[in-house]
Amino acid sequence: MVKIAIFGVGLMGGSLALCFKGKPDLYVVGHSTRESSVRKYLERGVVDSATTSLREAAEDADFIFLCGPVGSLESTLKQLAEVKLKPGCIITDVGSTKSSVNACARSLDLGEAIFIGGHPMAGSERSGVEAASLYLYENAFYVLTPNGTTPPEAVEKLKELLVHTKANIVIVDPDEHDDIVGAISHLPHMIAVALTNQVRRYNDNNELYSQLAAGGFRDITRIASSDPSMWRDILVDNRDVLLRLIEDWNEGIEEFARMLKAGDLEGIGEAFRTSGEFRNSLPERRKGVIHAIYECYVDVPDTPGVIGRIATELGNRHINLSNMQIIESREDVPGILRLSFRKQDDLDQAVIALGELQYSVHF
Ligand SMILES: NC(=O)c1ccc[n+]([C@@H]2O[C@H](COP(=O)([O-])OP(=O)(O)OC[C@H]3O[C@@H](n4cnc5c(N)ncnc54)[C@H](O)[C@@H]3O)[C@@H](O)[C@H]2O)c1
Ligand SMILES: O=C(O)C(=O)C[C@]1(C(=O)O)C=C[C@@H](O)C=C1
Repeated sequence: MVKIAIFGVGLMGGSLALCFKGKPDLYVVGHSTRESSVRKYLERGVVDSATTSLREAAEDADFIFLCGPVGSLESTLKQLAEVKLKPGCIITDVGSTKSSVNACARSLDLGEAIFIGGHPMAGSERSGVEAASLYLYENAFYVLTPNGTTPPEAVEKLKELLVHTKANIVIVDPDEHDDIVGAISHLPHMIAVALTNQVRRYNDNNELYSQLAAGGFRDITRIASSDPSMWRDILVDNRDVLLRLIEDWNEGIEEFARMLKAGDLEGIGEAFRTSGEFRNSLPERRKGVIHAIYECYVDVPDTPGVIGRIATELGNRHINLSNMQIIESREDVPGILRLSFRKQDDLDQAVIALGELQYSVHF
């Protein structure tokens, strides 16, 4: 039996646990320092067993996944260095930054255990085991950051286990990872939060701001609802990269200000053209390299029960809907419903069904 210990069974750890649990020869143990969390993991059935004892979870584990906040990783690694781990045990993490955790692991004597940094490029603004999903990692990129001293067979062993996540594994240098992920994930989170707070301040004096906020504002600010303590840790850990990126961001915004002052229609148009070209070249139906979501938009009349009817019709046809969201600008006008699916096939079938039901569908 291969024993997998998961430290911190939240959104990421719980989703990993769901991918491994019940698979032949795999046994999943969850760890939390809190008794109440251990009970929750067991009640929700995401792990085979759970414990508050770090030693009990770790000592005969073949794989250890550190799935706590970035700020907890070094301390957990140090505690693991005090335990006699199984020879060949692979310790990995899912933290959103990679340089500091790699440096910490290299500075510790982990015996015959091997550390390989990891970062699945999938997630959401939700957190906790309640948000965990068997499908979170499907089709997502999953970064591993071994270094020159990591035995290649250990990387292969971890990759073999991660097959259960259905993610695409990519090997990236830790510093390069932090530069790239700083730009495509950490900076966007800061921008979303700053923008949301800017509008929140205007809204304090005039609630029309939030009432009129439609698709554009909602799309760009979804991640402003992310977990504050998780993001504090990430941003502070990647501080140097982010300070550089903020300088570049300020330059981009300054350039807009310059073009507006000069009435530079061509320059503004060119900025939208180049951004549109790049945005449209991102892998089809994926949010960046984040997670595979297949989506369509449906015009819905403002009549009672219409949303329930659409959900029921799709359910009757065994089409699996993963999410539905109403995007409306005013209460009294027809709205738009965003339907999300995990599989292309479900989306295709939904489009056919909605067409038959005379709904207008857009992408
Ligand atoms: N949420 C995302 O979109 C996302 C995506 C990729 C990677 N990550 C990374 O994954 C990790 C976990 O994020 P999540 O979204 O699953 O968060 P989460 O809040 O859902 O889960 C975190 C888990 O860690 C435990 N925990 C909290 N404080 C701890 C501590 N001091 N020591 C040990 N465990 C502790 C919590 O009890 C919980 O089980 C973070 O390092 C984050 O940077 C998150
Ligand atoms: O989709 C989201 O909500 C996320 O925030 C996921 C996201 C990101 O894309 O920024 C967040 C943090 C990660 O480390 C990786 C992925």
